[in-house]
Amino acid sequence: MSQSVHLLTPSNLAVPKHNTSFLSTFNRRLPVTTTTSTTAVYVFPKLSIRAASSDREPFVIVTDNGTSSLGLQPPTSQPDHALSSSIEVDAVTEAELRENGFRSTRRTKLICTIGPATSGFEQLESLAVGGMNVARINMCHGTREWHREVIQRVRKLNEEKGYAVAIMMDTEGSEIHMGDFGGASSAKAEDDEIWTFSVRAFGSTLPERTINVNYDGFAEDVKVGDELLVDGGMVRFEVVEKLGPDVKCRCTDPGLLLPRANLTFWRDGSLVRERNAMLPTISSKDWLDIDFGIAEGVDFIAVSFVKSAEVINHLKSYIAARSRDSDIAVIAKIESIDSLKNLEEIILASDGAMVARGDLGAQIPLEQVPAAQHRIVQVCRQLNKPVIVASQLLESMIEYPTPTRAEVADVSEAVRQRADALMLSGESAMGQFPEKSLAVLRSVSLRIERWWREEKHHEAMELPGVGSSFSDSISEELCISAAKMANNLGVDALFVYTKTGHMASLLSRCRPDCPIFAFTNTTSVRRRLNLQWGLIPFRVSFSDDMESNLNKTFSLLKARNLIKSGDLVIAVSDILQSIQVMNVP
Ligand SMILES: Nc1ncnc2c1ncn2[C@@H]1O[C@H](COP(=O)(O)OP(=O)(O)O)[C@@H](O)[C@H]1O
Ligand SMILES: C=C(OP(=O)(O)O)C(=O)O
Ligand SMILES: [K+]
Ligand SMILES: [Mg+2]
Repeated sequence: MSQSVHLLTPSNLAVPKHNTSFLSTFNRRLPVTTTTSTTAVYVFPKLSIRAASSDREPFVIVTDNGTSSLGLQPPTSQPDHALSSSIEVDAVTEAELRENGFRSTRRTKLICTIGPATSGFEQLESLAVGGMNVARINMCHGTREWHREVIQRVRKLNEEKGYAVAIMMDTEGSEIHMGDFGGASSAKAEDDEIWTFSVRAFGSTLPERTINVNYDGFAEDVKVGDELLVDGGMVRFEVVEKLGPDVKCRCTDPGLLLPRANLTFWRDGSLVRERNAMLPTISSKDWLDIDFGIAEGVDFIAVSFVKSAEVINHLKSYIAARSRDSDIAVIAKIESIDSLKNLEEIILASDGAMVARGDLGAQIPLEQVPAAQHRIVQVCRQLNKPVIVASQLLESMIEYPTPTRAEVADVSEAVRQRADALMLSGESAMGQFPEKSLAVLRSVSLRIERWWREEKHHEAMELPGVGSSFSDSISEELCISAAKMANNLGVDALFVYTKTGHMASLLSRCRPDCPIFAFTNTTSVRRRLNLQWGLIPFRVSFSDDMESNLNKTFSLLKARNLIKSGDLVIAVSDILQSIQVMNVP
């Protein structure tokens, strides 16, 4: 019934199949719920499902996917290691898996920025139902208290309603930006008006037509005649006079000024980067926000305006020293000229990257942004790091209930490039149609993914070795082969059993035609895998006996109608470095 390839290397030869201390400890400590010759499924209060089979070893499976009517939490009286036979399921993906068959599940992951339009519990729940995989909080706006409440609501949603939404904290960074407007939510700058940009502290009441600038060196760095761009050109000014801390500017392109909008200044057609280029990537306020993120246990920290790999390495060692599990992934935002210059080393150092097109488009000519996006997406895939395409994907939906055709084409292009994730910013943070925006991302992703899959438009990408050891190379070759076999044989799903998530990401990197069921044994790894293309993450405590793992996974998934007898599956594992091909019994 099952055909398999096992690669026997010194490392796996050293682990006897049925006699590891891991397995025996596991056997001794984990109680198995009542067993008969068939899989038994019990529904517990608090929406919990437990399943047990007749096989010898106990088995734990906890998934990220499912319906809210079924199984979430293990009974609270059970110690953590006794999760042995429970199955946790996230409402949305299970519904998607059942409705469309799991071959058609969405491969592209979706991120929503949470702002005033979406911070309530019910609004967050609507986004979770709509397919939000990651909630992003932007520390540029709002107070820590405000963000803490959002984090707590997301956590409550996950715990009580069975979602598995991960949290990404985005740092403010220390580029130049405007301050708030002392209460007003925006201000209109008209043609030819003279506005004052000042580094003075005004308190809460700003004089009329005055803008606070956060960077002390601003008045010294600009010159009369410089062009001042708000948000990459949404509003434009020309510097006409300097008066100590005040810079008088004439509005040349009128428009709406939004609080904390980014400012760049240009001289003779080039971006001016004077002393502000020396500003730290992570400001003292950012460090406090990072401490906050670590304390709140966020899953990802996205670092704004990264210039080099050094700052990423620095942050990663800080996190490792500060947080017990050191399981916060660091995402490098590529949004400056320096980050493009040092792209490969930055991505190598990071756990993922974001194509932050908003600021990137204010630093390089707009027509260069698509090529930069293409390159960043490619480099990330080559180096096996998840990549997010962000900003203005559905900008018009901040105000209108339907996207422009051009926006749909832009989303399609990111999906076609097979980016891991797409991100909403203003559309979900302060727009009028957050749920509709998410629905557009979801339906466009599904449609384009299916179209390219069915028409076999995807070209294979040459994937270089990324690991440093021989064992890493074996894992990479196994995943490349398994994905190729999966495509050639037209299998229904790839299964991967992985402790660190690495093997799952290696499979995701191959962008196979079928979905990837990723079984891992820690919650934090499971949440992280939420960001990666094509992965359906499950939490599971598995043994190193693949035969037994598979049998029990099949039983549990069949009991939930997630797979059925006859489905063709290829299973890969980083325990035995093996590939197995089999039909679900
Ligand atoms: N926590 C928040 N509180 C208030 N407004 C927010 C918050 N987060 C986002 N916003 C609003 O949503 C807009 C878009 O969000 P985002 O793209 O993350 O920020 P930015 O525009 O500063 O790059 C922001 O300009 C701001 O008006
Ligand atoms: C995502 C971005 O960063 P932020 O929204 O924090 O400016 C961007 O600039 O595109
Ligand atoms: K930010
Ligand atoms: Mg930015």
